[in-house]
Amino acid sequence: MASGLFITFEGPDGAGKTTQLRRLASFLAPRLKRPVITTREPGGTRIGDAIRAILLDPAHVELCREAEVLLYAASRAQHVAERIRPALAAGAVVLCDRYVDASLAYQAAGLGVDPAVVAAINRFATGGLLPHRTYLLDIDPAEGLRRVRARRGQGADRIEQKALAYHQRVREAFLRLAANDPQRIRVLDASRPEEEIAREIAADCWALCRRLQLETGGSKDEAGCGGGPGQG
Ligand SMILES: Nc1ncnc2c1ncn2[C@@H]1O[C@H](COP(=O)(O)OP(=O)(O)OP(=O)(O)O)[C@@H](O)[C@H]1O
Ligand SMILES: Cc1cn([C@H]2C[C@H](O)[C@@H](COP(=O)(O)O)O2)c(=O)[nH]c1=O
Repeated sequence: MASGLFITFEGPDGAGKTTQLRRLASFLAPRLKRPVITTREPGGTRIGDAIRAILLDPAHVELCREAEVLLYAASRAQHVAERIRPALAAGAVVLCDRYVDASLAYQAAGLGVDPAVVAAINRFATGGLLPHRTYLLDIDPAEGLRRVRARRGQGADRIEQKALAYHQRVREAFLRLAANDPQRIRVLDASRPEEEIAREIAADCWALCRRLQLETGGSKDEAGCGGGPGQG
């Protein structure tokens, strides 16, 4: 099926996902004979960006958790159909800021929605498309939120406003997901200097590209990693 490479970045708010995603894109783009696309969730499409505005608006205090799960999944469905699958089919490297793991951490563990329900809705939304590799930037949520506040210098969004205990549940859920899928999810201590983390991610990702022969323009089909992203 797809001949591209699908990589996601996850972690608590302010862990440094966007910073590391951009650094990896800058590392890969000049070295690979294929497009490197950066995108994010919720969002990544016109419809997804409209959904993002609904989800993150701090005024939307009445949003019920069922609607929240479905809105994140709706944004993802559009994103997968409109951008991610076509890019992978064309052989691109897709670097995505958050994906299904975020819904399992924030909506299932954070809000207490049945994880089996969140997983089923997301299988429907994505057609079971999973990343080849996920970089989990792990950080104490208090430190992550401090970074976000320092970066933004303005009010928090609807999710960032939630209690620290909620963000702690999210962090713990991410670590459990990584423990259950160590082949795909690589945990990085995000409290370290930006450059050190970037070097580790680049080395791991380059090894993956070489294994899949992406650096020579080819694309090797490997079980669960290469011929197409894993199908959950
Ligand atoms: N390793 C690091 N050490 C210290 N500060 C960092 C590090 N990485 C990123 N930052 C800074 O922390 C802030 C948040 O970084 P970034 O936007 O990359 O995080 P994020 O995880 O994408 O945030 P969000 O969850 O809001 O999307 C930025 O000001 C960034 O410069
Ligand atoms: C994809 C996804 C995201 N979230 C949360 C996580 C963040 O608080 C926001 C997105 O903002 P960011 O600055 O772009 O990280 O949404 C979520 O709760 N569930 C999800 O599936």
